Amino acid sequence: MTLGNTGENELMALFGGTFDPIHYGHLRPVEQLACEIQLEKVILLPNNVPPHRPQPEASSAQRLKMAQLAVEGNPLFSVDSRELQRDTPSYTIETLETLRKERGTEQPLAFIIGQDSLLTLYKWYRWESLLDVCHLVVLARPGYARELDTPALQRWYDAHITEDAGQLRQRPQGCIYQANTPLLDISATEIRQRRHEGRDCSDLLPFSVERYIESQGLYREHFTS
Ligand SMILES: Nc1ncnc2c1ncn2[C@@H]1O[C@H](COP(=O)(O)OP(=O)(O)OP(=O)(O)O)[C@@H](O)[C@H]1O
Ligand SMILES: O=C(O)c1ccc[n+]([C@@H]2O[C@H](COP(=O)([O-])O)[C@@H](O)[C@H]2O)c1
Repeated sequence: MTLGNTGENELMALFGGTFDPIHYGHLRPVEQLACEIQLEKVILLPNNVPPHRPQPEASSAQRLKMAQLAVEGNPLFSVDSRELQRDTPSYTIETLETLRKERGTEQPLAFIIGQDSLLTLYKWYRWESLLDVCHLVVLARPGYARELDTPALQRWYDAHITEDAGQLRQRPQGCIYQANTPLLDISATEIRQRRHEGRDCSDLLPFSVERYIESQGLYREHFTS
């Protein structure tokens, strides 16, 4: 599917992830963020070949489907499958540069990440160019410090951080905003692990996603003898 329509100076927010699987730790903080900074649309961007991590258990098509099921009937979200069309690592800067070209120089763009992603951002491909094409909005995540322990990242962060959410609309790119969203201690790792142990995880993700996982036999129980 393709991007929804956003008005010319409307803030376009994208939330990239491996989503193996998508869960409430993704959805709930972003819903709260939408209230906090008045977002009308958030575009989920499942990656194809996630950089810097073990490859997912579910296929790209299955992760896309789970993202679609998770937000079905929820007008806040749409899903963009553009990264699934490339077999090379899904580098965010490349995706955002393409979007910037499509949307022109004036459209405010924001890429949403969790605090854990911020802490390792200095490892991303051409990370220092990210703010040339978008804002970064950071969701708090339990277990991940607010302090950045890499001097280059800290300097870059200090030069771009704003507490004024209005900046995300007044400028097309270039700001970092730390959201005041609730902490949800949920990870896809925990869901996969619970499933491997034959444990219930219905409290961690939408029923439609859980049902799909069952129907596809994903994250199967690991039997030990
Ligand atoms: N509970 C959470 N709270 C805030 N941000 C989150 C949470 N879970 C994931 N994110 C953020 O969502 C984005 C996509 O995350 P991802 O799909 O890798 O999920 P994950 O739960 O971190 O997966 P895994 O456990 O497999 O590493 C990342 O930027 C990550 O920081
Ligand atoms: O561009 C990079 O080098 C890069 C490195 C790590 C992660 N990302 C992107 O960040 C988002 C969250 O990644 P992950 O691994 O936590 O699911 C997702 O859209 C990834 O494609 C991007």
